Amino acid sequence: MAVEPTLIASNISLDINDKTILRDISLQLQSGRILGVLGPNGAGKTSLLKCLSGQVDFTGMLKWNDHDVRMLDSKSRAQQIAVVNQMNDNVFALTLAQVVQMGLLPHKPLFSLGSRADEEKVNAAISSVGLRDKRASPFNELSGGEQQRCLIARALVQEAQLMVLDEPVNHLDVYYQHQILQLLRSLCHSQQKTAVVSLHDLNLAANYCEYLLLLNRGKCIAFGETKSVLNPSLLSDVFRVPCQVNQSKTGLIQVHFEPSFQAAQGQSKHEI
Ligand SMILES: Nc1ncnc2c1ncn2[C@@H]1O[C@H](COP(=O)(O)OP(=O)(O)OP(=O)(O)O)[C@@H](O)[C@H]1O
Repeated sequence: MAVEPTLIASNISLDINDKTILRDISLQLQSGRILGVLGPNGAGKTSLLKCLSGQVDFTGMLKWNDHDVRMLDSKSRAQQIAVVNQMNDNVFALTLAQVVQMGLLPHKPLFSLGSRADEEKVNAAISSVGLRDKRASPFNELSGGEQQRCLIARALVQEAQLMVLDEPVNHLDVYYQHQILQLLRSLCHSQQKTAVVSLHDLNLAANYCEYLLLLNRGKCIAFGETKSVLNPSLLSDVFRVPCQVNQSKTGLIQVHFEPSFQAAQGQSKHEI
């Protein structure tokens, strides 16, 4: 039986100061799936994620579970959509645990005290991103990667069904890149959550996302199941570096870029 999509975007366009940032982006995603948004610097990934999470106004249609995201009030939106934006200069004068606790706010009446169950949720989220020993550390004394994991823990506590994460593995070492994407994948599969993540690492995108959307200069170049989007000639064109896509015997997809200057360097070494 075909499963109805829960996230439907149709002809999303975004203009800022007479400049077109996104043009006619359409996509559909079922619950339980991860969509990876790919593209070179300035392609429009962050802008698209901001549209999909209702953070900016745009033209076109966007429905989440049959609701127009722009019609949701801020509390309902926060109950349904958790956002992890790219790190910015915002430094909170709070401890890690307090930042994570903020994820509970959309579900609480104003000024209500935290319950035992809330504390357990916060602790579980902190443990799941491997930061138990930093619980009491001030946010602004955490490393870039720890801050990123803290913000992901806050999004987990929010318990939203749609998670929109802008470069969630930026700043993370290899272990935590895999750990965070594995965690997202298991949340999507076990709790039927839907995730949209922008990624620069095509190998991570290839192996953790079921769907990909490739953007370039604000336009959708390809959208669909991961393997169909990972077309070497398409990727070579968009990223302007020759590309190969292989699959190992174990099913691991490997996207390999070989810049022409490397080939030239190899050749000159040979000549020496
Ligand atoms: N507030 C803004 N005002 C003017 N231009 C903007 C604004 N926000 C984004 N842009 C422009 O929109 C384009 C897309 O930016 P966006 O941040 O969405 O790209 P991106 O794909 O996320 O890039 P990166 O990989 O470098 O993070 C860029 O050319 C950027 O300069």
